[in-house]
Amino acid sequence: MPVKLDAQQRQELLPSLEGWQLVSGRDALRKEFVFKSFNQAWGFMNRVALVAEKMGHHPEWFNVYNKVDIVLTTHDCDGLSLLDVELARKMNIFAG
Ligand SMILES: C[C@H](O)[C@H](O)[C@H]1CNC2=NC(N)=NC(=O)C2=N1
Repeated sequence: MPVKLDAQQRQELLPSLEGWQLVSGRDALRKEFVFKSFNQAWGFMNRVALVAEKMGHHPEWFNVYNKVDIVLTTHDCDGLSLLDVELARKMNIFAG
């Protein structure tokens, strides 16, 4: 079972996640990725889907054309866990 990030982990880990912001009123992270085309956005979503399934950890996301709006949180602990940090890092790498 995943564990919620403690204060020290939040201080150390969250600032290193480029472009990810805390959501107000919810223990979650959000980032909007903007690509050059729908094809690029879809390719990114495909890659993310494969690792998310492997991790057993899935994003909340919304796609319109070249944009993918993503919220990460861990439903099993009702807040942010290391799984969200790991998935956010992978997404940043995939997006280039
Ligand atoms: C059994 C299964 O692994 C769990 O329900 C997983 C699935 N994907 C998940 N994704 C997210 N974001 N949070 C979870 O707590 C979660 N739990």
